[in-house]
Amino acid sequence: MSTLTITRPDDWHLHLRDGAAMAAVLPDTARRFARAIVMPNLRPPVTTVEQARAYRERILAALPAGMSFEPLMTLYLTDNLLPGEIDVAKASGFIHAVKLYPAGATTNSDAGVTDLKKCAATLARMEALGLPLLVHGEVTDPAVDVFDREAAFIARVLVPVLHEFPRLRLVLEHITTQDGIDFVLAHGANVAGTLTAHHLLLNRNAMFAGGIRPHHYCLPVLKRETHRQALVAAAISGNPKFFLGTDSAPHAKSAKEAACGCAGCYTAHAGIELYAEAFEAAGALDRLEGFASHFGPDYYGLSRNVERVTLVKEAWTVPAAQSYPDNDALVPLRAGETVAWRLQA
Ligand SMILES: NC(=O)N[C@@H](CC(=O)O)C(=O)O
Ligand SMILES: [Zn+2]
Ligand SMILES: [Zn+2]
Repeated sequence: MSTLTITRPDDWHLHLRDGAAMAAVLPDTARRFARAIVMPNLRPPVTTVEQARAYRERILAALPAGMSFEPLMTLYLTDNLLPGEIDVAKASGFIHAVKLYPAGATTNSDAGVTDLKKCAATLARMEALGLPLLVHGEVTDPAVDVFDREAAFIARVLVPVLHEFPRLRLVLEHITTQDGIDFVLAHGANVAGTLTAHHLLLNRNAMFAGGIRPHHYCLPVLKRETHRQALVAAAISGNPKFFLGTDSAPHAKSAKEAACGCAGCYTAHAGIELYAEAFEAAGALDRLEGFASHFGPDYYGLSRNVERVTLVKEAWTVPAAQSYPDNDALVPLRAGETVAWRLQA
């Protein structure tokens, strides 16, 4: 039986939600990852350092006894986030980035930015202090085809922003296209990108396999096979500009299996195992450790984890559903099917 031992990984893009939902999903992440960048798209969003401090404390309080996990907090960028809050955030020591959601682009993004020009003074402060901007990179213009929204956002927003703020630290989150990869490669070491396991493993056919598959619907939406191959090539390239961010995004089963279903795939239950599958399929298991455990902390200026974890090549069946609050359920990616690698206890 083959095994793979690597430095304990971190997740650089994670949705933990809040309250009972958070308590339901947090152990899946904490079992695998030492740290995670926690997304601020709660209702209401986490827009102040004080709100982030309270959210961080709720996460730590929800952690089961005996588990260690460090939540790395983020602030939600709005048109009204003042430059002074960036100074407070940087000084806090627990806020590691600011998240840009174009208003209306994705789940809980209503309070997001309507026009990035309104944030110029705040972005200037982030550039000066080296606090990264994490980006959901999709235009919301309904005239743009849903499959072209990442490329359009890069051209319309990101390239101009980096022209104005060339040293801004910027992470294009959950890259789904060759255009996204090219954008990261075309800029300096201040620009990086995260890749999800589901975008490495699935192309858009997975949303329509034998019928409509709401559990494969996320944003940015899955793209065609040529784009998936570009993401895999970047992930296994050994280029430290690309690192792991699951974008595990839990939604209740009833909210996914609906006439207007929510966007988001839940992957924390197999958060490192799914990446092992993708890297193995590409013949590059030896590149997993850099991607999952080294390049993220290096980018964020944090130390690499010391502890190690072992993955075993042994298939296991993902449960059909996990428990979720309000007598609902959570349907994880691969529900009822197998994952080829498992984490050694
Ligand atoms: N990825 C998703 O499809 N959904 C995320 C939001 C996001 O990361 O865009 C969520 O919060 O549910
Ligand atoms: Zn997003
Ligand atoms: Zn996300």
